[in-house]
Amino acid sequence: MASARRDIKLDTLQQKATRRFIFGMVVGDVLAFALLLDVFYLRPFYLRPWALSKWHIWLTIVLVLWGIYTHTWLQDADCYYSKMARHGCAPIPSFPNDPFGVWFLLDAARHIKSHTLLARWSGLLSSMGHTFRHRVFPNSGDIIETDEPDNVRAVLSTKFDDWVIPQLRIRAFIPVLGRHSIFTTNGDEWRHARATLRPAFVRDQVADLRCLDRHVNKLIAYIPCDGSSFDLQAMFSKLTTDTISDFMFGRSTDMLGSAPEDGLRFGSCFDVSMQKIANRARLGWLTMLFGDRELDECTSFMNAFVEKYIAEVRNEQDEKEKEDEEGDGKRYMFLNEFLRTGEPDEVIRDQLMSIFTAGRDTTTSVLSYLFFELSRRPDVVAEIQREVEDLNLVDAEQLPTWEQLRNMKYLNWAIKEALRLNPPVATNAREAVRDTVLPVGGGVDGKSPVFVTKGTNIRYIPWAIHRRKDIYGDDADDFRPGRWETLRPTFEYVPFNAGPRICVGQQFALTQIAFVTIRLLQAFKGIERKDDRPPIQKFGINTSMLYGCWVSMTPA
Ligand code: HEM
Repeated sequence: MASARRDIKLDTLQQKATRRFIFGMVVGDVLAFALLLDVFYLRPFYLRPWALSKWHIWLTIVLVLWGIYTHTWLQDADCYYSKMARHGCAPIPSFPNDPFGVWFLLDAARHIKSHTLLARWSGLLSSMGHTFRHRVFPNSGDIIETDEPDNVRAVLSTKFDDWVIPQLRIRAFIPVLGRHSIFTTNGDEWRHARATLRPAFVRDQVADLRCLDRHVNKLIAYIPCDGSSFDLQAMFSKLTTDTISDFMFGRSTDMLGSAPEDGLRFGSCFDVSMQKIANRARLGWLTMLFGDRELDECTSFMNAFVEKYIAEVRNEQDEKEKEDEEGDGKRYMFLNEFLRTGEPDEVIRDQLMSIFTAGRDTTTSVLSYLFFELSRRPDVVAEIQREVEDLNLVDAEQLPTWEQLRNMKYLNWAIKEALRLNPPVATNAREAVRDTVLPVGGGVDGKSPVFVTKGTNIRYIPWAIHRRKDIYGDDADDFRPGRWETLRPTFEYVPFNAGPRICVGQQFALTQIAFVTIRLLQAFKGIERKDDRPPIQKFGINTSMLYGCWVSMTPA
């Protein structure tokens, strides 16, 4: 790959080429107009009009259209460079020799196939100076790639109003999440969605450990005690499906128990839909031109499934209100609270689908990666087990409290480290709604600001930021929970995003991950790895472990 220095020179050359092109086009336009004059005004003086060839006329029309098009294009370029200079910005490297984004697309497709896309993009970023731009065929606009924490800060926080969720992602997600979802809205509609969802995640609800415990006990009963190997990732996926459905509807899908037929179908439809919308978001509008029957069938089944729950809970609520007014002694249930907001059923359905999407695979991903590392690191297991012992829980019936979970220093470091090396939302994107400036990435040294025109997409890559050796040290790729003793990163660590759109389920997820880890390490004294393949991360909407997490566990 070309060095950053060479790419920046390419960019400067491009400016020179633009100037030369302007000259060429001006000459071209003059010629075209001369031709026009010749055809329509001069020739009739000495030729009969019917003697003009059709070819002559068509050529003239094409030339004029070409002239108008290039004029507009060059004006845009000229305007871009003058605005860039006015803001004190410098050019950024571009993916070499790829004006239409064909090579970038092919390169990405090749690395998606070999499950090396994240490593490839991370490599490109470090070789091209941490911020570069490119195109992806057939989309016309520029995409900026970055793993600069300062740029992430601008996009997510200090210049939040300049950036929105990209239209491409919204169009890809709508078939599954609906048009009212917190993930498919911007501006006031998003603000409203967030304000409605936010109260559901206050601490008391987040810390319903009794509910969590019921599901973890089922997981423990599921784990073979005879030392045979099994895929923990598959089990964590069932666990999170059960816990998130219980949190939302007050009824679990019971994947770890006697899952009903429709619950199983919901799970498989959900998996199919997630993979399909990930591909749509990545491949762009081409995929959206064609219908997808499987996706349509899956989404209508899932909508009916969720609507059935909404109707059931609404009926129960009505009856309860007829019988008595209290209902306070009942366990918290997200849907109960949400129905009280008076939102239409369609909106409630879209938000429930969003919570399910946001909460299931992300948590599964972190738990699976954490246990993958634990199966290779008895020293880390021993350290966490020491902390669990220090809790002085009398027996398996006594649950740790929320405060105890928060205070388990080493366990929380291990979780942070798992989120650093495997952020489930490995890449994220935004679209500029007005001309704006990124603080760094321009110029030969990459320290100058970068001018960004309205409509440009930016992709920031937490996976790459979290592995930068100049931030986390030479051992950035190693799982070392102890590094968190002194680390206090801000935008160098963004597994949950940051700023006004930070993940609302962060505490819910962290509580769940910590609780499950404690319970499993109480019930089992050892975790042995049963697979020597590397932890390759498969990249859908969220990351997952390509080969699963194969382990065996020894009961305590
Ligand atoms: C370890 C687990 C999790 C990770 C790493 C994670 C990460 C993220 C990230 C990166 C975003 C920002 C998406 C964007 O703006 O493009 C986000 C948003 C969100 N997350 Fe999470 N999440 C996790 C778990 C959860 C859970 C368990 C829930 C709910 C039960 C949840 C609910 C949400 C919601 C509703 C948003 C949208 C916030 C908004 O746009 O205002 N997340 N999450």
